[in-house]
Amino acid sequence: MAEKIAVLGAGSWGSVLANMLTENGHNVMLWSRNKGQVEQLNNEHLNPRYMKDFVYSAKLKATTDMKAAVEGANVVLIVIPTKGLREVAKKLNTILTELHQKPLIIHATKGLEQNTYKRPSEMLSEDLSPENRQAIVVLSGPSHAEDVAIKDMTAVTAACEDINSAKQAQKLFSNSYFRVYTNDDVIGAEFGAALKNIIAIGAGAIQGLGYHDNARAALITRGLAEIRRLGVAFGANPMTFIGLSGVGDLVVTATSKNSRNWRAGYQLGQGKKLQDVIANMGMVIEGVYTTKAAYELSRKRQVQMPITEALYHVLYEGEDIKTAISQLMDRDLTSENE
Ligand SMILES: NC(=O)C1=CN([C@@H]2O[C@H](COP(=O)(O)OP(=O)(O)OC[C@H]3O[C@@H](n4cnc5c(N)ncnc54)[C@H](O)[C@@H]3O)[C@@H](O)[C@H]2O)C=CC1
Ligand SMILES: O=C(CO)COP(=O)(O)O
Repeated sequence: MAEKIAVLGAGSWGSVLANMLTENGHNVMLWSRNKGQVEQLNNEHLNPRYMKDFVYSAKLKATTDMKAAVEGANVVLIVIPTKGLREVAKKLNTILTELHQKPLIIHATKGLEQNTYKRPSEMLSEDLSPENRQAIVVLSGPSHAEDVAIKDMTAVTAACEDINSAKQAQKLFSNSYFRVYTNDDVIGAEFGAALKNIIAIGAGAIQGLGYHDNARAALITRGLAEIRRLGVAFGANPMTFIGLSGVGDLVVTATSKNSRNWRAGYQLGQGKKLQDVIANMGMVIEGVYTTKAAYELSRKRQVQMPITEALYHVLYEGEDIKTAISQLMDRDLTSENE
């Protein structure tokens, strides 16, 4: 059944998901705060800053007016970086109150909030009143926008404690090249999504330094161990970390040149300065901020996250990457399952 869907956020992921939902037969309105971007999407069906050379469906409509995008929508998909999520959620809440609407909320944000360490669904449940929304579903998994745009085979997870809402999201997005599974473990899905970006920066950095396959495999595997450790400490199901939103997303992000986090790490490994890397990316590098949040959270909760800690020292205290790697390798020898 065709649904009316508002998509908030027209960066690489939001715009490609909006396009896919349009091609799935839904009536989609894409919201962006940027007037020039909206005009170019509506008139030329292009969004070159985020998706160079990709031509969007002529049926996809964009607007800078959030109220117009949301009016009549029974589903709102939020694809805003963690940093801007509360601002957008608060605005959405006011609009939903005015419109007396109660849509299903789906989000695809991957990060943890600075200082509070909250997951995106926790932020949304605080800023969107219960009378203005149905359940909150997390859409997560190995899914670079660039691959979805060219209709490459992709599988992701729709996670929600209310399994019927997860199934509703599953139906909206699934098609011949985009397969959606359901999961009821929101905590695991969101920790997997946020923390894999840290390991992806590390994987890029070791490749930028000239290390090879063994090093990358070691980093990914031990990275997964510490992602799982933190997630489980907060109540996640350990099985989620061997699923799409865990190892699946970790593998794609830590091995792909399409990943903004991997690319940032690679440039750091080649000796570029963090501020220059951020300034030149032009898109969000969530892992830079998640590294700080996860490092602080792991210390508070007394969970060992040696790779995250090493990257924190590199990104926030100016430690040399090679020194950080030596320190990681020189730690006391231990059991794999500790
Ligand atoms: N790019 C990808 O392939 C994927 C990205 N994600 C996640 O989706 C989220 C968004 O990522 P991208 O689309 O890649 O980011 P992006 O950097 O390409 O675009 C972000 C968009 O959000 C808008 N925005 C940021 N702050 C805002 C605010 N306060 N108010 C209004 N608009 C605001 C920007 O103007 C921009 O249009 C991130 O959490 C990312 O980790 C998840 C899966 C895949
Ligand atoms: O989450 C992603 C793919 O699943 C996108 O990762 P990047 O933000 O590193 O590009």
